[in-house]
Amino acid sequence: MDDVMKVFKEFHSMPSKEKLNECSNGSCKLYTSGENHKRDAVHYWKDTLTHPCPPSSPQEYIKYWPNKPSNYRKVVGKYAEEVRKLGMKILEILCEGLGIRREYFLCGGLSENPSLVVHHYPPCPDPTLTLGLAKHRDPSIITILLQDKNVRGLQVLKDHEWFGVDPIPYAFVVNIGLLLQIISNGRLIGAEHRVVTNLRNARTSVAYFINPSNESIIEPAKDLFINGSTQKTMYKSMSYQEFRTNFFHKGPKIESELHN
Ligand SMILES: O=C(O)CCC(=O)C(=O)O
Ligand SMILES: [Fe+2]
Repeated sequence: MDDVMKVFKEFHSMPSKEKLNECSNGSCKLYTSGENHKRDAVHYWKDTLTHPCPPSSPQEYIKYWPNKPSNYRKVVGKYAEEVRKLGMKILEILCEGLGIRREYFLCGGLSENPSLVVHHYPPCPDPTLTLGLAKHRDPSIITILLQDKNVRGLQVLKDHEWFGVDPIPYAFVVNIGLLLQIISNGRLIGAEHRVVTNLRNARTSVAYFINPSNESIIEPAKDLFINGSTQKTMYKSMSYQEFRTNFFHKGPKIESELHN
């Protein structure tokens, strides 16, 4: 965990030109504020590096990842492998709790398209004027988040109040994503969260999003409705591609369109 955090901090401390150079192949993205910077009316105090890390063909993708710092691919490759194992274990346990097949997320491409999202929030001269990241639920199945050990920033909304999620060294924060909210038919609800900035310290966080392949169908799991259940399906069925395109254009506003 320390090694991967060090590599990402080193990456984000390189000059912008050099960082961009490492991300010039289309598979790897580097952006300021959000992915849709040009169109977004509000901008946030962060830079983000993101790239896919599909478990079935890592070698095919690793060659598109940054090659600087020189140990990036080795350290991040190992991290992605380990965090994937943890994520799949957590999903198995959640399935058991929901009463659906343990291997549900191994089917239909539901966990085939994970990505790493590495945020860098520089110190902000006036934290009252901007956020690092606005209120949202993650557009993933689950997210496994590694926080900077020494810098606060993440907050979660509970009963209309924001609470700090202070970092616990060597612990992850696990978020239920909107896709799991749909698949569980609303039995699991994603927590709304945001990131605030601070005056003094840069903060780095590493989110591993477990995401489906584009063709995967996202809908309440059929297993929930067997055995004479009278429960109604609360969410529409759609492809992940459709969900993603919608989320890209509308952000958290799409939540109201997900219901039946
Ligand atoms: O920086 C953080 O702690 C949170 C990042 C986050 O919420 C996200 O990437 O969706
Ligand atoms: Fe998030």
